[in-house]
This record gives sequence, structure tokens and C-alpha cells, in this order.
Amino acid sequence: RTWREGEPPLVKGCLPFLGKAVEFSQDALKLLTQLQSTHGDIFTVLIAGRYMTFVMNPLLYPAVVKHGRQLDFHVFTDTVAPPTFGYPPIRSGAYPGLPDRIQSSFQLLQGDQLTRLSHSMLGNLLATLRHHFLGVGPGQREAGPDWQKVGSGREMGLYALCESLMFQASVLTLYGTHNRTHSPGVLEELRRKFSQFDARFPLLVGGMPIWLLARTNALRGELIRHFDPRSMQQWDGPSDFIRTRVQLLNEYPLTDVEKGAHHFAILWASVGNTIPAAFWVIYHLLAYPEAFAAVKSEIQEVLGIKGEGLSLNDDLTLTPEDLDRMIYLESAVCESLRLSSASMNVRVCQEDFEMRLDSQRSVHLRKDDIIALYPQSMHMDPDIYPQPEVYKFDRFVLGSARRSEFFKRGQRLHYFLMPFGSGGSKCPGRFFALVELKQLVCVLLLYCRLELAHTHTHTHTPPKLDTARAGLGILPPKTDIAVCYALLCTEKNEEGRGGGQGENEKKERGEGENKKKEREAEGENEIKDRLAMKEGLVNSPEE
Ligand code: HEM
Repeated sequence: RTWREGEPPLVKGCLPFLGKAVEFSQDALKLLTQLQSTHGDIFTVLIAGRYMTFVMNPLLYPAVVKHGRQLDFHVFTDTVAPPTFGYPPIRSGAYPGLPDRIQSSFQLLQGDQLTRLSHSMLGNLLATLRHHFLGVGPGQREAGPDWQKVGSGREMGLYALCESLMFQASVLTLYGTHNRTHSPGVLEELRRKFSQFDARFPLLVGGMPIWLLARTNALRGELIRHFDPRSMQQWDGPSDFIRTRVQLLNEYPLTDVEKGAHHFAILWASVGNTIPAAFWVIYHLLAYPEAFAAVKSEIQEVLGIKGEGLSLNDDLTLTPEDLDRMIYLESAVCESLRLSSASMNVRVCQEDFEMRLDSQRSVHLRKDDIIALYPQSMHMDPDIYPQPEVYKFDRFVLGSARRSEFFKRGQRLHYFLMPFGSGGSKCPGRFFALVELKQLVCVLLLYCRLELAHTHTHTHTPPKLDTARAGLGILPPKTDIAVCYALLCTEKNEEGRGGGQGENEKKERGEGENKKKEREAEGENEIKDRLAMKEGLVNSPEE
């Protein structure tokens, strides 16, 4: 291929076919930043046989997003997802109407259904916490045998802790309970298999045929079997989202394995990014005491909880309005997503056309080329985020409100935080993901005492991002990091404080709850305004 007048600069590298594939897989952000400094805001690179045009300046992102017709997202996913998860491409014409109906099913992750999902997720997070870490099974109210052990503190990897909690609570919320998976041992087994499959995920997405990875192929088969039609009948109380998808897939001539593979793909989508995101959100709060203190006191203030926190016997209610009032919590979550997300937004050019970038510039693009945005470069741009490598929990707060205006070269950005993609390919689970992450913080901070095992401050070296997954979403840490954890308030502690004090605390809590109700009544309009603003964070206004 040779460069033509009007096209973006072309970088072919020295290696035939591979082009810049090696550098890209080693450190995509570094390569793209170097190319940007030489070739400017937009350039085309040969990567493993594909010509990929990167638009690096976030002020130009709207130009790409608005060309949804010429720049199609699903052509790409329909090439990558089917061989990775094991179902046939759905846009081949063999399944008329299926792609649109699948898109419609994503509505069930939002709106009113989101409230139901959130309610169920919180219950499952608490049940999982009680069961696995504190020795109390779902539905049980009494302390189990591990109570004392936990009361005196335990140590484990923070990633392992987040993975276990988020995986189990997410599976229970989306798929329901399974007569065999009632036993947490079975869910744990499912998680282990999932995590082994996930370790090979970058290779599969990179195009390696699964038959070359015999163990991964076998694992995928086992994972799919958990979700084939016969197994799905044994899941009790699935979410409306999963129930609808089961009915939908049954209407099409798919084999049982192919149906199971679709459900398995949703499992990956729902936890593959949420688990590493949970790790970074909690890690940053533990590493930065001022962030921890501000977020915890905000949570307690909004929920009207006095004292250290809650005991296991206390239940927790978190309405969407409660979460919405927690602007420091939301900012802390966004800041962790900014620092850890490295998803690539990919589109396939459907025809030769001229894409207008701004009032002065346009470029020629060729049919079948890939157009990509790499928002990690925006997230780490010092012009937009001063000291971009530093964690600042309140970066997304301005005064006493959410901050939703960010600028580059003095111009306001339409897109400033893009962990969830953009335009037509935007993650349909983004609202649920934010709720899950906030709920996890509330649960851990209110019920547990958590500390990094080896230091109490951020002066230690933070874990590095595992760049092997660059382009695929939230990057996990290269290594896990140990945390000590214990219950904040054990029954024993409460007794120790004496009945009178316990009564006072209950009274104070009651007063706090009354205050909360008064605020709820007063603030409804204010909440609506804030919700509208929050939409700016997860959904750009023009979409
Ligand atoms: C922090 C958590 C999450 C992050 C960062 C994230 C990010 C993303 C991104 C970037 C995409 C677009 C992929 C692309 O452009 O190629 C995507 C797609 C998707 N996500 Fe998420 N996601 C998260 C959580 C969730 C959750 C909790 C669910 C569901 C319960 C979910 C369901 C999906 C689905 C179904 C798609 C495919 C959409 C389509 O094919 O049109 N995600 N996600």
C-alpha cells in the first residue's frame, strides 16, 4: 500500500505484514504517543496485516463518533467475539433480527431495571461478604465459626478479595442461584475456571485460534456448559436481562452449546472489567488516607450512620439517590477508572469517504480500514489532567458539585473520560458497573477494617498496570497486593461498649436516618439536576 494525497500519514514499520505489531503489543500507549509527536493528531499504522488509523486528539473524537454509519463498530465485534466465546457470527444473515433484538435486550441493564439490579446486587454483595469472609451464609443472621478469626484480622490479596466478591455477587445478581451453585464452593470453582480462561483472553482476541490452546479450549467448554439450556433451567431467579436473552436465543436455530456461549460472553462482559476496576478503586482509597477519610465520611453522612460503621447484623439500604449524593465517592471511582482504563474504541470503515475533522481539516479514509480511538492517551494528557500520573480522588469535584467540564488547548471537551467506550459501541452495562463499584466501596468501608498489609501510606511503590491487556479495557495490576481485613464492629465489640452506649448509638443512627428522609424530601429536584449532569460523565450530551 502506498500513501495517497489527502490520507493520514502512513507508518508501515520495517517488518512486512507485522508492521508495528511488536511495539504495539509491548506498550501501545508509548508507541502511539511517539507516533503522535512525529505525525500529528491522526495517522495510519500497519499492525499485523491491518491498517489502523488512530485519531489521537480528543477534540476530534466527536468527528469519529458522529460518523456511525460509515464507521461501524459491530463488524469488528462480530469478527472478534464469536471465535473468542464460541458462537457463530450473528450478523451473517443466518439469524434475521437477532442483532437488533440483542441490542434491545441491553435496555434491561438501565432505567427501572437498573434499580432492581442494584437492589439485588447489594443484597448479594452483603450475602457474599457474610458467607465467604465472615462465615455467615446467605439468609443466616448469626455469626459463623470464622467470626472470631476475622475479628482478629486476616490477610489476603486485594485483587483476590475483589475478584471473589464481585464475581460471586455479579453471577448471583444476573443469573440467579443454581441448585448446585447454592454452595459457594461451586461458584468459587466457576470463578477459578473463569479466571484461567480470562488469562488467555488477550491471545484469543488477538486472533489466536482456540484449538492451539488446548487447556483454554477445554475450560471454555466447561464454562459454557454452566449456561447451556439445560443448566439455565436450574438457575433460580435470574435477572430480567438474562431471562429475556434465554427466551430470545431459544427462538433461533442455535445449538445448545452456542446458546451457552452467548450467556458465557455476557458473563465475561459483566465481570471482566468490573473486577480490575474494583481492585483499583479500593486500592487507591487504601493507599491515600485523605481520600479514604473523605469518602467514608461522605458515605456515613449521606446514610446517616454514626460511629465506626456497621455490624454484620445491620442491613444496608442504598437508594440510587443516596449513591447520587456521594460526589466524592463518584469522583474517586472515576479517578481510578481514568488511571487504569486502556480500552480501544474500534470502528471499521464501510466505504471510501472523506471524514471532516474540524472546520479546517478532513482526511480520506479507505473501505475496510480500522479507525481507532485510544482514550488512555487522553486520560494521561497533562493539558487536560494536570499531573496525570497522580491519583487525586477529588479531580471530578468542583466546589460542592460534580466537575463535568474539562478543556484541551482552551477548548471544552465533549469526551474527557471514556472507560466505557463511545457512540454506538458504548458499554450498555456502564450504569450498573458504576453502581456495583460504589456499592462495593460502601460495603467494604462500612463493614470492614481494611488496610494495606505493608504500609499505611502511598509512599510505597504502587502496583504496576499489566499492559498485556492494553486495548481491552481496565488493566489489572501486574501483581496482587496484600491487605489486612477484619470486621469493624463485631458483636463482641458492641457488648464491650455496654448496653447504654449501644442504645445511644441506635438512637443517633435513628436520628441520622430521619435527617436522611428529610433531605430526600427536600432534594428531589436537586437530584434530578445532578442526575442530568452525571449523565455527562457516562454519556456524552450529543449521543
Ligand atoms: C468497569 C466496568 C466496565 C467497563 C470499564 C466496561 C467497558 C466496556 C467497553 C469499553 C465496551 C465496548 C467495547 C468496545 O468498544 O469494543 C463494553 C461493551 C459491553 N459491556 Fe461493558 N464494561 C464494564 C462493565 C459492564 C457490565 C457490568 C456489563 C453487564 C452487566 C457490561 C456489558 C457489556 C456488553 C454486553 C457490551 C457489548 C455491547 C455491544 O456488543 O454492543 N459491561 N464494555
